[in-house]
Amino acid sequence: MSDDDSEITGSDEVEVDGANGFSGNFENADLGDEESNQGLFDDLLSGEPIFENKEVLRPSYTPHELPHRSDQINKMATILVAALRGETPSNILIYGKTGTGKTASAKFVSKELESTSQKYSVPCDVEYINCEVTDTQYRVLAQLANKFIEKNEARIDERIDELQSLLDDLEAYDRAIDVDASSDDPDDRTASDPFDFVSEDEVDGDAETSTGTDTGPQSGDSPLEKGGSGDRTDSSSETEPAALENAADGPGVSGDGAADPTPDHPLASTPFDDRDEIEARITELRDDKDSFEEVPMTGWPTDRVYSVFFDAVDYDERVVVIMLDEIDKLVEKSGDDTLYNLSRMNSELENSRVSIIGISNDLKFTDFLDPRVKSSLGEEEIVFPPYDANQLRDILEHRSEVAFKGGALSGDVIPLCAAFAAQEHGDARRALDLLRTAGELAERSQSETIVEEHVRQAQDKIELDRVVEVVRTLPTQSKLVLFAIILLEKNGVHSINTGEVFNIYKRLCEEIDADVLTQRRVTDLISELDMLGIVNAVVVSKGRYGRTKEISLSVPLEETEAVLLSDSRLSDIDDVQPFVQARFEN
Ligand SMILES: Nc1ncnc2c1ncn2[C@@H]1O[C@H](COP(=O)(O)OP(=O)(O)OP(=O)(O)O)[C@@H](O)[C@H]1O
Repeated sequence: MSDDDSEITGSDEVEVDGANGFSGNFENADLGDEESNQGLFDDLLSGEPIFENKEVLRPSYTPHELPHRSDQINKMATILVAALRGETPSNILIYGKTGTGKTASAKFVSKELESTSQKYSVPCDVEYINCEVTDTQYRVLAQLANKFIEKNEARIDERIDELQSLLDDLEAYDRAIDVDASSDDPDDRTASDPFDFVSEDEVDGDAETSTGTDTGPQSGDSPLEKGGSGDRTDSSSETEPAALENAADGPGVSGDGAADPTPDHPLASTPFDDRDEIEARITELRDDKDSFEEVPMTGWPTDRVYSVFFDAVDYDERVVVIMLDEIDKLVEKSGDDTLYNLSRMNSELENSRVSIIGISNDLKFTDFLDPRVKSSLGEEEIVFPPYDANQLRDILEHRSEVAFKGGALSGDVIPLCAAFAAQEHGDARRALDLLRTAGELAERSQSETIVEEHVRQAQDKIELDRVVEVVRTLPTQSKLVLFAIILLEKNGVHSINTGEVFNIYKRLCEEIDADVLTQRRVTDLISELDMLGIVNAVVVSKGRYGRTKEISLSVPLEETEAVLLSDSRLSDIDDVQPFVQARFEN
């Protein structure tokens, strides 16, 4: 126990029995509720938590700082600044292996871009799409169309609000004139008169100055605001409002009664001449809003979706940046039509301009693109290299300052996490996962600090989770092949060959009524399992009997079997023992 702790527990004012204030508080809290609470969570709660803020270690957290990515971030900013000048930025392709900070950096830059565009009132919108989820042309266009319709509707609402308040200003202004015109007799003024504060002399004086000594009113001030301020009693004020200057004969209205807005008139710096024009514009905006039609997630012809998207983007003058994350998945699933359509849009848009940022793990995906799309999309390329162990250490140190309580990390934890993740192609996501999982394991074992052993356990756990996930998502045929290999291993068969796997596989298929693939196809599936790291298949020479594959399991048997049996189709296979006999029945 530290000196600090003994000070707390030793205090007369804190009546706690536990080793520290916390456990004491929990015990006290129990007393009042003993019957209904059996203390299931109390032990867990009483451990000193290791984390200060675990959320900052999760992938969903967007860091404010991205160490070792300033070159890439600056390059992106240099290209995208064109959008803030109202020009079309070049399209950008971002490459790099998984976990190298591509998405985090691109999102960081786009956030900055949008906030700067607001600061300088330059219309610029950034839209992010994850093509792993949204992986067809229809869905990409529909999602973009609906997002822009939403943005257009919000802007229309904003404009209608502005126009409504302009109408209000106009009404107030007109009312002020009426009141003023009818108050030639100063005794007629009422307490609510907006010009109540103006003395008789002032009005007279203003009437005199209205003949041409305009002292330069401040634009944007409405007559009512001035009336309400109550502090403008100095008749010699240099900034006397035009409304007052003209008060004697009716501001904004010349001698012959025609509209003659002074700079202070609410419509002075607007494109509108009168109330009718504003109302017509409001009606027009409402009609536009009613005409927008949200795109359903299926069912329309793609060209209709494209045209709704096109119109939605072109509704306003603006630069639009479309960020397509995992763009290779889109091309893999549905070809390059989407990219072709997006990259030729600029030649047809009248009001807006579109620029594309594509993000990919796969350096080769552009080989599958139409040459025109390839050259348009790859106008600028930015590469995100893998992090080395030192860089990962920096990244982890930055995050751990916020994530953990002081003293929760022993000195070798961050270097070890960084070293493990650096072995795996310099993946910052993996490094952060390791650190978080190590923290969780330490917390679960009620340890006060995270030590090297927790990192090693975390590494095993993450690896097992990965295997479980890969096996769970295998197609049924691959699961059957894998199950056959597991059954053979379980029954002590070593040096399993393809023929043995095929025989068991065939029986399993019959048992669950699945199609039986050819042996050649099953050999391909074994190679795929090998590439996924689930089995190890080595080709061995059998002398004059030719060559054969020797297959063994590379993942923990029991866990993998459990995952396979959690598939409802495979769980129908109840008695696995007889299948192994099939090995001997060729
Ligand atoms: N330089 C960095 N500083 C801090 N955190 C980082 C840095 N680079 C990456 N990260 C973090 O690592 C995780 C993975 O980053 P990100 O999603 O940007 O990778 P990615 O390159 O887009 O990977 P993928 O291709 O798999 O989507 C995120 O939690 C991110 O916050």
